[in-house]
Amino acid sequence: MDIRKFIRSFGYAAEGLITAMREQNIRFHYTSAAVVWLVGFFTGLSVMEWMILILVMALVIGAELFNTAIERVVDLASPEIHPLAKQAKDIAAGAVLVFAIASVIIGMLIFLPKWF
Ligand SMILES: Nc1ncnc2c1ncn2[C@@H]1O[C@H](COP(=O)(O)OP(=O)(O)OP(=O)(O)O)[C@@H](O)[C@H]1O
Repeated sequence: MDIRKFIRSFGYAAEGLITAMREQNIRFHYTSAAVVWLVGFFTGLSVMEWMILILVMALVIGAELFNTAIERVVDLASPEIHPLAKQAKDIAAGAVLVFAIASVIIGMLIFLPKWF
């Protein structure tokens, strides 16, 4: 196994995360995740609840990163307006929405009984 190549690919992945930070939606998800961490810290959560929250946040951010990657590829492949380009972008955005809605519901199920 080529360790240097392996470490280099981590660098490329980090570069991707930094590049994606230019997207307003990604910044929104990063900020939301930070807020949830803070609220979770002050609310007091069990290990299982933390595990669920971390998984949910990673899924939403991961989905948004895939969405951003798909947007880039579509822009590259179809800089002109095309119905398939629209479908690809809107479906990818829809996938993020599904994860985001699920994450809000899971967050409410975890936090609301502790607050009220
Ligand atoms: N090449 C294209 N052909 C057809 N529709 C497109 C194309 N690019 C974007 N759209 C559509 O235009 C609408 C608005 O897109 P939006 O403002 O989010 O821009 P974007 O290119 O998708 O994203 P971003 O601004 O983050 O690059 C969406 O429904 C999107 O699918």
